[in-house]
Amino acid sequence: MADDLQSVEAALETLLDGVSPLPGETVPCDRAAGRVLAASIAARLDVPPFDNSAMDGYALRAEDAGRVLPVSQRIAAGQASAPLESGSCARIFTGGAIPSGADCVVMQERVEIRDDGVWIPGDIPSGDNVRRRGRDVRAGSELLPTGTRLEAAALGQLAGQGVTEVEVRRRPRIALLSTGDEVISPGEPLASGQIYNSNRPMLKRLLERFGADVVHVASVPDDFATTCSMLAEAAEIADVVVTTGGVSVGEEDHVKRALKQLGQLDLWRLAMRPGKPLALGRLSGAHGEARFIGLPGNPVSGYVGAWLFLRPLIGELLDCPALKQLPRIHARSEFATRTQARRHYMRVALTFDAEGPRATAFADQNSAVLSSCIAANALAVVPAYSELREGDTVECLWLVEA
Ligand SMILES: Nc1nc2c(c(=O)[nH]1)N[C@H]1C(S)=C(S)[C@@H](COP(=O)(O)OP(=O)(O)OC[C@H]3O[C@@H](n4cnc5c(N)ncnc54)[C@H](O)[C@@H]3O)O[C@H]1N2
Ligand code: MOO
Repeated sequence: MADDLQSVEAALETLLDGVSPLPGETVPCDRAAGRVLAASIAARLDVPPFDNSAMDGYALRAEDAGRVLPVSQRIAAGQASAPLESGSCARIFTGGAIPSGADCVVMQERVEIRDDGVWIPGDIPSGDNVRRRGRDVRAGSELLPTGTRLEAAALGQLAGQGVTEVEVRRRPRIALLSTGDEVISPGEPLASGQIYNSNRPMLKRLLERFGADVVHVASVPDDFATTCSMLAEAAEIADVVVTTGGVSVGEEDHVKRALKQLGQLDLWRLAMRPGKPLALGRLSGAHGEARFIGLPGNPVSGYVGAWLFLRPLIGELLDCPALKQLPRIHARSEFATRTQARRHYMRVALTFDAEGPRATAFADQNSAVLSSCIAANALAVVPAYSELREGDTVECLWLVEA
């Protein structure tokens, strides 16, 4: 690799090597949104639990169709039904229990009410408009596999089983440290040479979207001894320690030296743009080892680094397949570019029309220009030492949380 830069693949392998899923914990279902199942869940009920009507209408035996049938009972949703008297039909409503003996439902728009009953058309097949017991879920089958992120439909399925609590992975605990004497917090007055900390809220939000918990944030001054003590403190409480800034080559970049003193630096400097000085390592903490990711200070480098490295790391800790890899999409490039030694992860807006996906790049791809991330919903991956022309196909990583 040119200039001793490491590949993104090697960095991912190093980062994920030896990472095991966090333990499970039991939480109430109404607080489980976004959490990841730590064990698969077997269905304990058939859903629906009984044969029921898909329509408002009349339940009957299909063989009785094509004549006038007296109405022998009325079944609203939520009521128990009696066996259907022979040669009769039952008034029934959507969700009502099909009476035993009946095998089909005719919708009310198709019948005629007569003095002596209801005229039913002759072409009603057996099974019509009946939602069979267990059609959605069979008791004993796997309802949700381990590693499922509990989003809307999965939460609905759990409730459909009458389940009130689930075992989910503990959320990864993240410490987020911002280095740099020039970086101050919103609310403080901005002196000459200072900038506001945009990385912190940006990364906090991304980490939360990936399913982690940011348990500690701190600002680290450009001083070696303080960097060491603050990293040590973070490693005591976090599974993953993330820093921003201070990983390049300047005299004020203390993070790598502190990491070497407190743990180990596994890998540094990647053949990617943005994010070249990214550093990976480990720190020893109270509960064993904390993983360390040193993101470069430039906001776009942090943003891209979070999608490429923090998301899969959190995916491993949560053992959630959907988080481990970003979906890949081939798109028509609406731009032209050329790369040198570093693979370029360009911020693009993916749009979809009849011709297929198109990738439009933000004009300024500098790693300090966070505006490029606002409208970007994907990263176009332009290989090192390559030329991309408008109209070429480019591989894009879709920026979805899971
Ligand atoms: N001589 C060299 N200089 C630099 C190299 C190099 O290879 N040789 N690499 C450049 C690249 S590429 C990057 S990326 C940056 C990354 O440097 P650091 O990780 O050490 O980051 P800092 O120098 O601390 O900060 C870079 C930049 O980002 C601003 N920053 C920092 N933290 C925040 C924050 N929380 N919110 C908003 N902005 C932040 C900081 O003020 C700097 O402007 O190094 C290049 N230099
Ligand atoms: O890696 Mo730096 O992020 O190119 O600016």
